[in-house]
Amino acid sequence: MRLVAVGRMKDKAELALVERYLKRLRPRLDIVELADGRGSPDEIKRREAQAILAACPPQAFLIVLDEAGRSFSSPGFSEAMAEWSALGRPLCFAIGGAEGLDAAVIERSDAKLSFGTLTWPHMLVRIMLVEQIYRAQAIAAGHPYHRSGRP
Ligand SMILES: C[S@@+](CC[C@H](N)C(=O)[O-])C[C@H]1O[C@@H](n2cnc3c(N)ncnc32)[C@H](O)[C@@H]1O
Repeated sequence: MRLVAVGRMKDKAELALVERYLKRLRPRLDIVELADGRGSPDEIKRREAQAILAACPPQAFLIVLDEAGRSFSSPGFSEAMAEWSALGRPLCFAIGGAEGLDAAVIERSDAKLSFGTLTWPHMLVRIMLVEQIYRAQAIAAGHPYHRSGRP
C-alpha cells in the first residue's frame, strides 16, 4: 500500500505519531511525500496533481482523502479496505496540500474517503489516516486495539 501526500512532515511530534502506527501496519504502508507546488492556487493544484498521479502506480486503486467523500465507521472502513484489497490492485491513498486536490485527481480516484465535513490540516489527516488504517487492520484481525463500546 502506498500513501502519496503533499508536503514534507518535519515536526517531530507529528512524525512520532505517524511512526507509532506505521511500524505496526501489515501490509506496510509506504509514504511518498511530494514537495508543495508553486505558483497561483490553480498552478499549485495542477502541478501537485501531476506529481500525485505520477506517484501512484497506473493500475492502483486510488483512494483520495476528500472532505466531500464518503464517511465510514471504523468497522465499515475495515470492511471497505478488505473489499478494495480483494480487487488485487495496489491500494494508493492521496492527501492534498494547502490548496486541496485538483479535479484531475478526484476524477481519477476509485474511492473518496472523508473524515467529516470539517477541513483538517493535511498533516493531521496523514496522522489520522495511518491510525485508521491500523485500526482497520486490528478490527479485521480481531485485535483488542479497537473496542466497540457503543450499545
Ligand atoms: C488543508 S486541506 C485542503 C483544503 C482545501 N482548501 C480544500 O478545499 O480541499 C488539505 C488536504 O487534507 C485532506 N482533508 C482535509 N480535510 C479533510 C476531511 N475532512 N476529510 C478528508 N480529507 C481531508 C484533503 O486531502 C485535502 O486536500
